[in-house]
Amino acid sequence: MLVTQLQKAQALKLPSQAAMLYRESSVQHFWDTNKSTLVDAWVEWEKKQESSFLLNGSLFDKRLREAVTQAWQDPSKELAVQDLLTEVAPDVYQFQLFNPTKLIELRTYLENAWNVKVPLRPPYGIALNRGGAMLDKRSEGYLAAPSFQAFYQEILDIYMRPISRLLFSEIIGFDSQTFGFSINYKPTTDNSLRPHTDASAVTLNVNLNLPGEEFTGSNMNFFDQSSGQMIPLKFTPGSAMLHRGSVVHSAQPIQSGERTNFVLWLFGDRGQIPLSNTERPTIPACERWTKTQSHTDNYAPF
Ligand SMILES: O=C(O)CCC(=O)C(=O)O
Ligand SMILES: [Fe+2]
Repeated sequence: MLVTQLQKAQALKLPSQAAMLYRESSVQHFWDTNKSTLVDAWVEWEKKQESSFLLNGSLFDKRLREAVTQAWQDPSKELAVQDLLTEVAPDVYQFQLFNPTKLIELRTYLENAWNVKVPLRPPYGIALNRGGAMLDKRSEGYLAAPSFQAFYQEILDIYMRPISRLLFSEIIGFDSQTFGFSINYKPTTDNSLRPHTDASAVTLNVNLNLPGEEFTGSNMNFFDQSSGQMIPLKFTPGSAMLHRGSVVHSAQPIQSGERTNFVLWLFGDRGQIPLSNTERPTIPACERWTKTQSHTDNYAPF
């Protein structure tokens, strides 16, 4: 009987959580050996999906989408984008990235992807082996479904990079490469994250909770160097926090409910990030709203 790549992928036995957490060599071997089967399986899976779960531009907040579209056409209009971003802690900005009422489409898509039982690699390496999946094609066991990949790339290339350049111009030259993963906190599993910095030039953290999908606890804390205090911030559905990777941050324990987020990084070739004391240069708007020329390398931080 002919076995499809999807069936083959579904029959694979994922290495144990412990083996993944301790990065046993068998784990690397698992992802290396099955790489093309997994990519083929995701293509096959997506072909079978209902077209109603198409991921497209309508997922983005309407005001942001319009302002960003305008800025791509005419960079001198980028102030309309800036007006939608609020500095909530030093070098930390909050804004509405996704339309909360449309998030159900993305979540349903992701739910279907989890349920199909094609192995996905969880994001080990920061602290815990948290629920979630690698999203970037440079990562083993990533969510390789083509329409998801196009959507993921749109978030990074159309929204995240120019907005990051608008707020933190010193990252230009350190923003050619991408990285991403999803995370999920529950009181009973992974529920918090100790203070750390990210190995990124800039990090976009976006909440995917649906309206009414409440949680308590799980504030993000960002360190304010001038006061020496942590500033607590709460995610609402579809809201994003964009911060320099160098800002110390943590996630407080979740008390009830669940929190699901995408965490996306930009950094330079081979993982380079700006020196911590780099000045923020003034640059013309047209240098932000431009496609990067650089090729993608395969460097993945974890
Ligand atoms: O959303 C969060 O809890 C923050 C996650 C985070 O900082 C990280 O994964 O590096
Ligand atoms: Fe982080």
